[in-house]
Amino acid sequence: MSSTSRAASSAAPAANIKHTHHLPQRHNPLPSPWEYDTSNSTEVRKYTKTYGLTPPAVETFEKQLQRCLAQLAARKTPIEKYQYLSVLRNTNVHLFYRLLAGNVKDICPLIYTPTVGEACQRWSEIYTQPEEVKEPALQRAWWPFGCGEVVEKRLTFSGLYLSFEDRGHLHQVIQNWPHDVEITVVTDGSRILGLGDLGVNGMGIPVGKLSLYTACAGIHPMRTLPLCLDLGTSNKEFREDPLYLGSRRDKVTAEEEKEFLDEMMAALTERWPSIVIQYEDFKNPFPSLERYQNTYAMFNDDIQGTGAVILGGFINAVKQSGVAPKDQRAVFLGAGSAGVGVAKQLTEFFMNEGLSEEEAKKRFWLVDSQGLVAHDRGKLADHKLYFARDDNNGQQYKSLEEVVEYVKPTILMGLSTIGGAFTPKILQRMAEMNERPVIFPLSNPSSKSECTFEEAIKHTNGKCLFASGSPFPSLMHEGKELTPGQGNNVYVFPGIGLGAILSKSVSVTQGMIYASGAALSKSLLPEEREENWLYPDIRRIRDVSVVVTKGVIRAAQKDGVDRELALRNVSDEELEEYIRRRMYDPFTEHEAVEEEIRGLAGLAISGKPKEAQGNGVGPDGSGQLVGKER
Ligand SMILES: NC(=O)c1ccc[n+]([C@@H]2O[C@H](COP(=O)([O-])OP(=O)(O)OC[C@H]3O[C@@H](n4cnc5c(N)ncnc54)[C@H](O)[C@@H]3O)[C@@H](O)[C@H]2O)c1
Ligand SMILES: O=C(O)C[C@H](O)C(=O)O
Ligand SMILES: [Mg+2]
Repeated sequence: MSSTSRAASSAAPAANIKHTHHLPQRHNPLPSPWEYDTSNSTEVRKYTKTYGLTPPAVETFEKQLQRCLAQLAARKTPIEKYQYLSVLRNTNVHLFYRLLAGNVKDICPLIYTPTVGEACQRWSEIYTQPEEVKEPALQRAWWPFGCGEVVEKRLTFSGLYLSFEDRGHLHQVIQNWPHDVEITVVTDGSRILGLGDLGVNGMGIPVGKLSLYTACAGIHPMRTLPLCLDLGTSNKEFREDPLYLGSRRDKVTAEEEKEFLDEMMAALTERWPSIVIQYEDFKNPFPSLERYQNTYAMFNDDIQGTGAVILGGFINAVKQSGVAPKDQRAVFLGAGSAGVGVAKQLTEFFMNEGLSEEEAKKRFWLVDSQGLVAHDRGKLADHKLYFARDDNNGQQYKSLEEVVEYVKPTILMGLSTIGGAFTPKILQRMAEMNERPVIFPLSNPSSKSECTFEEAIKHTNGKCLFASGSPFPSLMHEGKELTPGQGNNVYVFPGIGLGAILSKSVSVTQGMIYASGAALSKSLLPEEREENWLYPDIRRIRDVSVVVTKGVIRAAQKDGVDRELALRNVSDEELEEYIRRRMYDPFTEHEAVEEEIRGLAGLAISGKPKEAQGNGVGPDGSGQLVGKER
């Protein structure tokens, strides 16, 4: 059945709902291990029989965060900090997200790119065990969940593994996951960042991305499923590593992978019919995107999320460069899933700006490991055909330098996994040829970035409009502080996922993807625009995600794939308010649980310390992040 007919079959006359409190409310999932939290009141500790199991002091959130920050600072290397944060997330999830809320700029690089790259490379070495809540929680019978049901399974795991050997039984393995799921991020580990095939060590990526779903878009942590497929690995070193935790077979064939994914998609949606499925870091993701995108609520982050996030920054860069779309000339180093995804998205933008499809696509010159992608070069992979040039007059351009001389680009994008590929000479040429060259070295992690922010500024004499995939620090140039943009899909995938969940979309359409990038481009504050920023401050990511989510929901409605029909008739302001109210908030969530227990215990309501709430999410649950500085 097509996605449109699935949507239509659930259609009913849309209610004209004026008040957001009439809208469907979240079925609050089980709060995870808050019960050993040092901010719990003495009465609640006594009632839940955890009294004496934590130190006597009843702490404010602020005190807890002080300790966490000190412990984090005491860890010397990024990987030690990553490990500390993993343990914290798995033992006190609300505290972890409270910490992240007020420190997103500093902590993101530790749980996501670049540190997650090293964590994946060393996953077999640093792995400890499935993280679990302490045993007594399993026996307690007081916990009412949903309609009075007692929850027995209280374990939290880092993620679910599905192995090739499990084919034919994926449904049963999936049944082992102890929670209801709204969204999953799935990888086969075959292209982890720019680090190659890391097999099951790639689990760090779904874990990291889903942490950001929670931190940035407020999807409840217990409703997320990190999923890693063990389909073998082409990484010989790993296969021979005695500590490697996956199967030692070579990567399965494309046909075997297709059959496996067919079974997995069916099994996931059978258990959780509304699940949103994000594909991540597959070596060759094009066939599965084409195969599933109209049938399931799925998208590929590396093709589509990257396309959208670069669209968002690019719209702002084009305005600042002063060069009309028809005169833009974009050279892309890298013609893989990300390169082609971004070029396709920008083509759509150029078409919206008045160019024909043919004119728009001719603005791009893609370069891969063999040189300029041209029809007369020899056989090309299917995904490269669309952008292959036919105007190179038989000449083959092998190096990036040659292509730059030939094309005289206004834009240089890097999605090649080749660290340092934008050499000083190339950067200097870009500055000689352009008033404001657009330089986007987007490969991750930092070691694979085609150039650093410092190099780009130095060799273009501060003229470039810059965004990188991994974060770089600000720097001083001619007495002015310059802040690099981070063109990373973290600005959009949380909003794409939340938008699909809240609208109950049957599929994730191209319109929804485009809308996420377009909404992102509009999310900058006037002060950020004045500073010529291309992306908003990452510390405002929750606000940005609300804007992106709203754009995605509206696009789902326009495309007729939404099933939450009540949302069609609310105003934009009401929709924003609704999105915020549906977002998990680690401050109020914790308090709501305590209030519920107090209610059960017949205790007077409240008494929780509130003063620390300004550290992160607003006391009104607005999701407003409070940063120390802009
Ligand atoms: N910033 C972001 O949000 C973001 C999103 C997705 C991917 N990425 C990064 O982009 C990079 C590429 O990802 P992908 O999914 O497209 O990978 P991919 O493996 O599909 O593509 C890599 C491309 O680079 C080309 N390449 C390899 N060596 C080259 C060389 N020496 N010269 C020129 N081209 C060369 C390959 O031919 C291929 O076309 C990764 O580092 C990834 O981390 C960044
Ligand atoms: O993971 C990231 O930081 C972005 C992107 O999905 C990538 O594969 O590099
Ligand atoms: Mg990725």
